Amino acid sequence: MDINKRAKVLIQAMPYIRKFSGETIVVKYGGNAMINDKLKSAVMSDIALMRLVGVNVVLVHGGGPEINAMLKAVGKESKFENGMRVTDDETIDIVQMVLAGKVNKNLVQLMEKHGGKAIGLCGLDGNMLMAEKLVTSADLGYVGEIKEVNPEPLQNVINNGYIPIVATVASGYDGNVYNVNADIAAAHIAAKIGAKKLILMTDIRGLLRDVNDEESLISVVNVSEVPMLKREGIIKGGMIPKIDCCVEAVRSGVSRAHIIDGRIEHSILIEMFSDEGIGTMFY
Ligand SMILES: Nc1ncnc2c1ncn2[C@@H]1O[C@H](COP(=O)(O)OP(=O)(O)O)[C@@H](O)[C@H]1O
Ligand SMILES: CC(=O)N[C@@H](CCC(=O)OP(=O)(O)O)C(=O)O
Repeated sequence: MDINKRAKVLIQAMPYIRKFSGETIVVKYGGNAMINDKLKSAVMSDIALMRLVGVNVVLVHGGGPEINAMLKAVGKESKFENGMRVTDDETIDIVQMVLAGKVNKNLVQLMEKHGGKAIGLCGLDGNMLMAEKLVTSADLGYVGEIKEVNPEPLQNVINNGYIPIVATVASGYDGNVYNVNADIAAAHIAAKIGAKKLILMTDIRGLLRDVNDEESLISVVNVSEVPMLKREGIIKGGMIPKIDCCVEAVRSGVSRAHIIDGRIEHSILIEMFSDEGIGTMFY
């Protein structure tokens, strides 16, 4: 890139830095977007940069594929109902070990490597995520429905200059540990802490009019259009909970929710600090 273009990129970022500095942004990093170490490093480095320019980031992570791999290693099959993992008592132990142990601590270490100061937490720490058993037509075992978010641990960590990295196992009022979908947890956290934006990073460009055509991206959605998009059959499968999370976050006061492509290096920076935007934005 020539020197003028480089300067333009920085100048273009200025109004966005001014707008978001001092604000809180919740980023959900999905397991399918953690496809390789180079990408993971790029995401951690982007978040470290955001913190440096004064944006308070809460990073909520998934890890579905890592849980599947560990279940397979111990000879257990992964089962899902409507996108939720059927979580029996052996599985909840593995979910806790993989999310709050392996994935969370690896991301913390990687963030530190990129100069960001990070503290790893899960929903059990300081009773941050309180849940009840999710009741659906199928019995999903230890899958929780979040009833309460206690933002104090996050605020303490942020106020002390750290980036909180959150694994989404929750504490049950009944004393059990519950498994919570990471998109849903991120939306609840964003609403509770008054985040300016919720960014869901996944492994597709965004909401597509035709799921098999990456060129059919819908860039902007007013949340009132969502019921119609569902009736038309455009929103389906794994997209349904993601879109519901975006709608819920926006309706709870988060100004913008975005679904962006975690396969593109530095997609968060493009979304946050350029005129271009990327993925699908809900308002
Ligand atoms: N209209 C649509 N546009 C984009 N993706 C869609 C659409 N309908 C269904 N999907 C599916 O939703 C998936 C994303 O959800 P999911 O796999 O649960 O993501 P993650 O693991 O990142 O949480 C896409 O990979 C795609 O297969
Ligand atoms: C209840 C439920 O399904 N929980 C998820 C939690 C992890 C997650 O959401 O990870 P991704 O974002 O990578 O899909 C699971 O067990 O896979």
